[in-house]
This record gives sequence, C-alpha cells and structure tokens, in this order.
Amino acid sequence: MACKEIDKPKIEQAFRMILEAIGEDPDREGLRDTPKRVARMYEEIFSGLWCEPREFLQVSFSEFHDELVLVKDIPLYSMCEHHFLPFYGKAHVAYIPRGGKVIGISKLARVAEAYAKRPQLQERLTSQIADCIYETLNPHGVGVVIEAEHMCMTMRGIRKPGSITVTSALRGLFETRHQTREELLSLILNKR
Ligand SMILES: Nc1nc2c(ncn2[C@@H]2O[C@H](COP(=O)(O)OP(=O)(O)OP(=O)(O)O)[C@@H](O)[C@H]2O)c(=O)[nH]1
Ligand SMILES: [Zn+2]
Repeated sequence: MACKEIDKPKIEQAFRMILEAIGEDPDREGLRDTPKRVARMYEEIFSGLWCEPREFLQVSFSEFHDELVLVKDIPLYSMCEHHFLPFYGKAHVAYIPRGGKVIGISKLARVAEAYAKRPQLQERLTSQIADCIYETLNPHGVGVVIEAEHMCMTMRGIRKPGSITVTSALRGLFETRHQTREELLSLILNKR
C-alpha cells in the first residue's frame, strides 16, 4: 500500500529539543542516536496516518455465510492523543456478511491496526473500525469491542494499573437486535 513519508528530520530536530528541555545532553553517547531512533519509531507506530484502511477490504470471496464472524483477542497497541503514551489491550471485531461474500479474516485485524497506528482516543478508534467495515462491506452488522489499559492512567496521573477501559461500537443488527448483540458478547466473554 502506498504510504507517504512522515517528516523524520523534523521529528529528530524536535526530539533533540525535548532532550535539551528536560536537562539532558543530546550529544552524550547513549542519546546521540536517540532522536533518529524516535523518528523511525514514530514512522512505524503512526504509519496508520498515511494509509487508507478501506483498501484492505477491497477483495472478498464468494461464500454464503450470513451468520456472525468474530475475530477476537486481536492484540492492539495505540497511542493516547492526550499524553502520547501507549494504550494497549485487545480488539474483538465481528461482522455478519451479506450477499454471499466474505472477507479474508486477517483484513479485519489489518483495519484495526491501521486505525490504532495513529494518535487516538479509544472511543474514536472503536467507531472508526466499525464504520470502515460497515460502510465498505455493507454487511448485516458490525460489532467492535476494545479492552485496553492506558499508560497515562498507570505510570502517571491517577496511577491505577490494572484498570481496563472497555468500549464498543455496534452497527446494523448488532445495534438493533438484542439476540445478535447477546450472541456477540457471549462469544467474546467465552474464554475457551
Ligand atoms: N475518553 C477518553 N479519555 C482519554 C483517553 N485516553 C486518555 N484519556 C483521558 O484524557 C483526559 C485528559 O484530561 P486533562 O485534564 O486534559 O489532562 P491531565 O491533567 O493530564 O489529566 P489526568 O490524566 O487526569 O492527570 C484524562 O482524563 C485521560 O484519562 C481515551 O482514549 N478516551
Ligand atoms: Zn492519555
């Protein structure tokens, strides 16, 4: 997929200034290459800004299956846009195909990852994944649940390690049909 480049020299310059501002010596041996490393890391963890997740859903297979498909426990890492600290956990992504077409299951995880690799809010991440799948595939329904721990709530601030934030975004039958929503939630909660 074509991704534009992020401005790594600018990140290097800015990170050097941050090191100076916290009272560090950016030229000491251990830090000399750190601005470059940070720039490469940001390129990786914010690569979703330069991608169009809808492109992952362009290829489908002919298969009649108008029942729930759930990919659960997808590991997820994102960055809180307020503090630029990670939040991480699991995403559960479900849809109900329509019209005899199914999508490759890895593509559901790819969509989740593309939106996660941006400065995010957990609520927005959850609904962006749901809307992308709902609008692109036109399925009977989409359900996305994310459980995550926010480092801005664990290593700083209120400091509550272990607290998990759960968000959901339900579209179509998952939103309107009680039984379908219950089926999704029981499959997510079923720990095998
Ligand atoms: N709704 C939502 N809030 C988030 C998310 N990530 C971080 N936050 C919250 O964003 C808020 C930012 O609040 P501010 O008062 O502006 O910042 P702060 O003084 O650093 O807040 P504290 O974390 O309470 O110390 C905090 O309450 C965070 O917990 C998220 O994904 N969704
Ligand atoms: Zn935060």
